[in-house]
Amino acid sequence: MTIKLITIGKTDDKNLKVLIESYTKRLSHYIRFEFEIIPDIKNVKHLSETQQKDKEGELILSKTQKSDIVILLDENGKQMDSVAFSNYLQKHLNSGIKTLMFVIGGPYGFSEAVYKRANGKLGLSQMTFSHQMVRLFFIEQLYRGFTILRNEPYHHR
Ligand SMILES: C[S@@+](CC[C@H](N)C(=O)[O-])C[C@H]1O[C@@H](n2cnc3c(N)ncnc32)[C@H](O)[C@@H]1O
Repeated sequence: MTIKLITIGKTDDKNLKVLIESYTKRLSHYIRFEFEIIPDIKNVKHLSETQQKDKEGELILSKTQKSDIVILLDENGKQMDSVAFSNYLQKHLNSGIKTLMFVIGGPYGFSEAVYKRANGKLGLSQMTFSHQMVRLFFIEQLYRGFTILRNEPYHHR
């Protein structure tokens, strides 16, 4: 199985970038992991929030294949602790699917079309994080999840 993480917009913050790269590297020892950044939409000043979400949504949907399981990172999504998340990953590994895709929305979240396509929603907290920070938090949780599955001493229960 491949895990893909799709996000919108580059991170300019060097410290954040370094941490994301570090966890991406660690994670890739456990699973094929692809992290894709969709470039920011140009001339957003002329767009309403809904128009921006729709345009971002089209780009997100263009990255999906019919067979992908698409899970949106969303503050209203289902929340679970890290052990439950590791079991969730194992369930998908066992299911024989080719690609498990997670998506982080843009600054205003997701378009209706993206919600419609999604197979599920996952919440990290009821608090709202910036779309930049969520990348790091989520990649760390993926890494943590695999160390739990391997019984490695990263996660302390
Ligand atoms: C700034 S937030 C957008 C907030 C917007 N109010 C919304 O309706 O989604 C940008 C993206 O970060 C992600 N995000 C932010 N907080 C999150 C949380 N607590 N759990 C999961 N994802 C989160 C989501 O993918 C969201 O689309």
